[in-house]
Amino acid sequence: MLPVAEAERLILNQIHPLNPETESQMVTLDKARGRVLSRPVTSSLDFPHWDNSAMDGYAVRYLDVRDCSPENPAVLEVVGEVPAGIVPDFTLQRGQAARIFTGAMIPNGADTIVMQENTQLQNQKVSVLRATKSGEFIRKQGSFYQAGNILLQSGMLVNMPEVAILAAAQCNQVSVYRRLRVAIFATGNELVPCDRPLAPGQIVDSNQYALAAGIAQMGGIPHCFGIIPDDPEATQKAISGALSMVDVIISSGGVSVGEYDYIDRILKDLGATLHVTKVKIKPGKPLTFATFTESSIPSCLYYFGLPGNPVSALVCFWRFVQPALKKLSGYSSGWQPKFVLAQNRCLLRGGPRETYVWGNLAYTPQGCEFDLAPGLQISANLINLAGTTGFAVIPAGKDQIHPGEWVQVLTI
Ligand SMILES: Nc1nc2c(c(=O)[nH]1)N[C@H]1C(S)=C(S)[C@@H](COP(=O)(O)OP(=O)(O)OC[C@H]3O[C@@H](n4cnc5c(N)ncnc54)[C@H](O)[C@@H]3O)O[C@H]1N2
Ligand code: MOO
Ligand SMILES: [Mg+2]
Repeated sequence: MLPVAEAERLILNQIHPLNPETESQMVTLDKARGRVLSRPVTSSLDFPHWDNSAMDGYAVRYLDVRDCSPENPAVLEVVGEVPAGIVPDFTLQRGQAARIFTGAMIPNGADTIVMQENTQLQNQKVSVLRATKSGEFIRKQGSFYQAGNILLQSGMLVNMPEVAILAAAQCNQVSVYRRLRVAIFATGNELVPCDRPLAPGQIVDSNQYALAAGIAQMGGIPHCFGIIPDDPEATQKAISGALSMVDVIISSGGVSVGEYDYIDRILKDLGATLHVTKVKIKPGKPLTFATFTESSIPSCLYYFGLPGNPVSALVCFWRFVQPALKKLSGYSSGWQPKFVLAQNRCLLRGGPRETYVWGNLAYTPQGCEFDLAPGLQISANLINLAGTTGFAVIPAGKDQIHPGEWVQVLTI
C-alpha cells in the first residue's frame, strides 16, 4: 500500500499539461471566467494611461502651496476646470490652480493635487489651507504597469480580478486552454439511475452524478457513460469506447478484491500501465491510477478507478483527481490540494491509514476551526457529507487528535 504522499507524487508526475500551441482556443471575455490562460497577455497601454487625479480638488504647482497653513493660506487663481474625460487645453502658471475631479487628466504645469476639503473657494480664488507633499494624489502614467510587459501570465486562472484586468486592457478575445473532456461511468449490478424505482437490493448510482458535478465545477466537460454491469466484457467495452473520446476516464467501483471487481485486470488487458492500485488512505484505499501510452490510444491518457463507496470516491476525487485535472488543464500554480491548519473542536479517531474525517471548516476571527460532522463517519455514509467544507487529516498511525489540538484540514 502506497503512502498518500507517494501516491500523489506518482500521479502528479505522470500528468503532462495540455499543449498551449495545439490545445488552446479563443474565447470572448464574457466566457473567460473559470478558464486558464494559455498565452501570456500583454498590453500596448500604460496603466494609468496618463497622469490623473486621485481626488476631487485642485491641481496646483507644488511650489505655490509648499509653505501654506490655515493661518497663512496660499491663494491661487482658479483658471479652469477639468472633469474626467476632458483633455485640458491650458497650462497652469505660477499662482494658478485648476478645479479637478477624480480620474481627470492633470493639466500641464500642475504637479500636485490638493483635496477640496483642505481648500476654500471665493470669487474664483482658492485658498489652500494645508501644506501638501510634492506630487500628492497624482496617479502617474505607467506607475501600475508599463506597456509591453506581461500583464497576465500564461497558466493563470481567470477570475473576477483577471476579468477586470483583461477588460481594462481591451482584451475582448483571450487564448485559453480547451476544457478537459472527462468520461465518467459507474460499475455495479446493484445500481440504478436516480429517476428509476428501486427494487430490493438496488441503490442509486450517486457517484456518477457527484463526479459529473465535480468535473463541471472545476471547468471540465463531463461525459456520463452510464452504469456498467459487473461484467468483464461490458466493462472492457465501456472503457475502450471512451478512450478515443475523452482526455480522462473516471470510473467508480470494481477496484477492490471482490469476485466482481474487474477494473484493474481490464486496464492491464487494454495495455495500460497501473501506477497506483492501493493507497494507505481511509477512506479510498483501493484507488487505481493508470496511464495509456500516447501511441496506442489516440485521445485518453489517464484513468482513475475510484472506489465505489460514496465517501471514498469523493475523497479520492478531492485528494488526487482534482489536483491532477487542474495540472492537466494548464494551471501554472494553485493546482495542488489546499490544506489549512485548524483548531480541532472534537475528538478525531485515526488508524493505520492516513484518515480523512469530514465536517465543517470555519474561518473565525481567531483562525480556522474544524468541527466533525455528527453521525457515522464511514465510507458508505454519504448522508452526513451534506455541508462538508473540509476533511481533517489524521496522520497514518496516529490514534487520536484531541479537542483543542491543531489539525491539517483539506479544503474542498
Ligand atoms: N475483502 C476486502 N473487501 C473490501 C476491501 C478490502 O480491502 N478487502 N476494501 C474495502 C474498501 S476500503 C472499499 S472503499 C471498497 C471498494 O470497493 P470497490 O471499489 O470494489 O467498489 P464496489 O465493491 O463496486 O462497491 C463498494 C460499495 O460502494 C457502493 N457503490 C458502488 N458504486 C456506487 C455508486 N456509483 N454510487 C453509490 N454507491 C456505489 C456499492 O454498492 C458498495 O456498497 O471495498 C471494500 N471491500
Ligand atoms: O477505503 Mo474504503 O474507502 O475505507 O471504505
Ligand atoms: Mg468491490
